[in-house]
Amino acid sequence: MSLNPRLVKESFSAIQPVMAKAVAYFYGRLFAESPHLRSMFPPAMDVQRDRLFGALTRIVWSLDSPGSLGFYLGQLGRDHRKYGVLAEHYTAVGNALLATIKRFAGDTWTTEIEAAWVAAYTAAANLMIEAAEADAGVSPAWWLAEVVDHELHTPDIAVITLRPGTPMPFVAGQYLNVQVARWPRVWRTFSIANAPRPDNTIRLHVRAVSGGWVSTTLVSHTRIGDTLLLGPPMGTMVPPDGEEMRDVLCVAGGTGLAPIKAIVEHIIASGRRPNIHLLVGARTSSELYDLGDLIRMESTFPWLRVLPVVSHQPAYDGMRGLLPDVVQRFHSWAGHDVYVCGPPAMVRETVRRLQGDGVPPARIHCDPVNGDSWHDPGDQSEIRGRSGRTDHPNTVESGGCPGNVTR
Ligand SMILES: NC(=O)C1=CN([C@@H]2O[C@H](COP(=O)(O)OP(=O)(O)OC[C@H]3O[C@@H](n4cnc5c(N)ncnc54)[C@H](O)[C@@H]3O)[C@@H](O)[C@H]2O)C=CC1
Repeated sequence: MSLNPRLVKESFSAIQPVMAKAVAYFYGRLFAESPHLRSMFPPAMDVQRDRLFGALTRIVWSLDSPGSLGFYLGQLGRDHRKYGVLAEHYTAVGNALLATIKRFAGDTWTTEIEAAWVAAYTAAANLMIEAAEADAGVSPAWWLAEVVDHELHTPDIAVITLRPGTPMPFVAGQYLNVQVARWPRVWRTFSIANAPRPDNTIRLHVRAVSGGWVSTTLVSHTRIGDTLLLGPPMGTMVPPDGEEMRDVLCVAGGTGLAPIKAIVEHIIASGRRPNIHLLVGARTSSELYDLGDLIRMESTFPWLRVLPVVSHQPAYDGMRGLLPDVVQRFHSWAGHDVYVCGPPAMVRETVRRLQGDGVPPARIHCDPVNGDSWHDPGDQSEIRGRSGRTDHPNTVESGGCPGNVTR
């Protein structure tokens, strides 16, 4: 059985227009054939459907890039340990997936396409299973963490400090899934907003989005002393570990500041002295929720320049505009390493402009936005973001960080 990425991609493209129906059918079929699996999923399945779609899309389009796909599947396999997923569950999922693709492909289905899907699924499942089994010997499936600080920076943005019960290794720039006691089996993704610390604490920047179960709980109903669960750290937007370090441009939109701040902390702690420009964007000046801390960092590290940018407040007495536009007002960034994080549309446009400006894709770092990344979408309103935008990562595998997504 050999991989045939072309056949898998073609058949997947053909069912993409009806993907919402296909994913609903998939779960219906999975739970009808394996009812015992239902208890592993949250009561409301809408976010779960989007996550599956996002992950599947990423896997299919990365089939030609075994290196990055293997890395992604390894992380996914380790992360699935927190659900209690076992090797035998992959068979049930594979059967339901194959039946779904076959049904929605209709007349276009052939034995060759079936063989291509079986080969691709088997390879992907094996990578996830192997990674999970290897991880089981060395790392917990999840961490219990205590809330040791909770600061409300705006009425809907909190900076929360957590202390995991046992040390949780991670790299600056990574993200993890969080579950609160109030919403069992509902996991939402947040970035770690600091570099590793000697006391093992981590910080999250959380915006409560209307209707968002986990984000609202974290911002408004969480107190010091509460406990929550953390999945393993994941993600590839991490600082380089080699000797070479160029000057750095960081572009952070809203709470997308979290992993960017971790990366800046990491660079400062590394003892290197690159010039760092940090463009930190918000809609209004009152939403520049962490500016005080950033200015403190700037005063202790003279090579850091923090540049606040406000987009929706005409009377603001500082730099105004949308981040992708503002990025272009400066000299060329072509010689820089660049880190970008924030709303998906902002990330996409910033990356596009920077590439147009001559920054090589390999030097532009952002986690590809997809169904398994970012950020507490508790329901559809949360998925669309505060302004009802429909540009949530779950729907934009075509966007995100082009440097990382392979087609
Ligand atoms: N909380 C976390 O740990 C993390 C959050 N994120 C993502 O960061 C985003 C933050 O959302 P909010 O704080 O509500 O940001 P926001 O909607 O308040 O926007 C923040 C900044 O991005 C700019 N912006 C927004 N949409 C834009 C567009 N279409 N084109 C150009 N610029 C645009 C705004 O002008 C502003 O400067 C979310 O999408 C979240 O998923 C990403 C990583 C980590």
